[in-house]
Amino acid sequence: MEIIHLSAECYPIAKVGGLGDVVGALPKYQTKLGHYAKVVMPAYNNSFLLQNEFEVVYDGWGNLGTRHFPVRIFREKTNKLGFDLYLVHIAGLTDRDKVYGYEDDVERFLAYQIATLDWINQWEHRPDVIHCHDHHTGLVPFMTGNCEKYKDLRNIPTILTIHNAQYQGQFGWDKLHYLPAFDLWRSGLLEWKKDINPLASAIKCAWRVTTVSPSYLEEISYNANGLESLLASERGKSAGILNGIDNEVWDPQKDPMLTKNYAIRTVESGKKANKVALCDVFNLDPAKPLFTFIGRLVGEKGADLLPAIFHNSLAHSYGNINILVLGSGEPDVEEKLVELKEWFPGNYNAYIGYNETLSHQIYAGADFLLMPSRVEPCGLNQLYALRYGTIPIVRRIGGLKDTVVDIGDGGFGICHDQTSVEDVGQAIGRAYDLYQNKKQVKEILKFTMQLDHSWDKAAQQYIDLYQM
Ligand SMILES: Nc1ncnc2c1ncn2[C@@H]1O[C@H](COP(=O)(O)OP(=O)(O)O[C@H]2O[C@H](CO)[C@@H](O)[C@H](O)[C@H]2O)[C@@H](O)[C@H]1O
Repeated sequence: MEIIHLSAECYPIAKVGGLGDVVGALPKYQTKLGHYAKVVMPAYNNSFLLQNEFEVVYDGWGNLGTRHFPVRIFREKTNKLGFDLYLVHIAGLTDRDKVYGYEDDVERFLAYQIATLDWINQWEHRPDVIHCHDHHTGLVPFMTGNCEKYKDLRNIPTILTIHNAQYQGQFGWDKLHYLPAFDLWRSGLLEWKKDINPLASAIKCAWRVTTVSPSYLEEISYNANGLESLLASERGKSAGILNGIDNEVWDPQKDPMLTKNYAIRTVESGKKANKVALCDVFNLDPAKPLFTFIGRLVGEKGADLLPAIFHNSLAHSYGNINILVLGSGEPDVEEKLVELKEWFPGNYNAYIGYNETLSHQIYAGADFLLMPSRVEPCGLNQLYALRYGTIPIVRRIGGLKDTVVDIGDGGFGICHDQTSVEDVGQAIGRAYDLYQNKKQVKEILKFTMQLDHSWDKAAQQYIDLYQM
């Protein structure tokens, strides 16, 4: 099959969070299964375009209403990612330093979607499926199904994968004229709660909708930032497919970012070497258990509670634990996490910002990874932690519920029910007790490191879904 993945992120070209990881891996595994998977994404101002070999495959003009823009599409020539990569360059719109966060994000991502469809529209053949990821590509199913200009694309099946229903990309009707012409009586397909809502539109118009874990599919019927009733009514065409991880990128035996590589057999010495190096950089004591949090510092991840959770645990443990945070997000959370450094020097540290290398080093060097999420459609951090021999401490929600089993139930992680200071504090206490039992910890790590969360299975599940 020929599969076109459309996404705002794709690792290693541009990654803000888990979306990038998924779109950087799934097409590779689909290619390994014998399919022809392509990724078409915006061309940002980043080093990937400059440092790799590209050829121009399309030069044209696109429109956002009366505004014209030049479009140039580049193809990466060497297939170094294991799939075909296309970058859509729109001068003045896609070529920014960051992926998101600009006032004209609506225009930027709409121009990218229109330019991509204009290009596909003039191919001599049709792809077998267009797979859209999140709201930045959410108007594609509407446009292929309804815009006169794209009537030849009407029979191409479209799939929407919802990585996170919290973000929907809504904008006002004053921007309706940006879309290529369609019969106005169809505009209800764009609308949700009085706005044009790209995620809602994709849920209505895509041939199939997927979520990134089975539990999240259940949960969005009652918790989806306003889309609950729509998701419930479109349930018949929806499926929950659990994300995998790219075992080639996330492999403690080969990961070039680690201080020392290790396998299941050498997990104790390997993790110790990584922990010592990490503690050295962050002024922590490697003899004590190291707890960590890696991620976006936003409410859905429970990040607003982290300062209080850390303060309590550090104060109650009388200096017997270490905590290291890596993340960025809401400024007041960042500020409080930085302030804590003054309270607990030698036991606590935080790196505010995005640092891919450091994240790998922390998965390898930490003992426990905290994920007190309020919402977690799948979560990849816990899967990386399991593969690197770090015990996850997670709230029983979404994909966390589907992938982590509590030690009390014969499992390998620590689970708690609520995103609350008390629940997470208790979970840290349980982890501290577990840490004292070296034999049990070693058995757990040997078990988790051999768990198979690779993309092989899920890549095939998507293929099966495209063919249904
Ligand atoms: N400051 C930082 N420095 C370095 N690396 C950092 C970082 N902050 C985060 N990361 C990395 O970003 C990724 C985060 O992935 P997640 O799946 O946990 O979250 P996210 O909420 O972005 O994704 C959404 O999409 C994914 C994919 O479907 C779902 O798993 C998830 O539940 C959903 O919310 C991991 O690779 C993590 O290591």
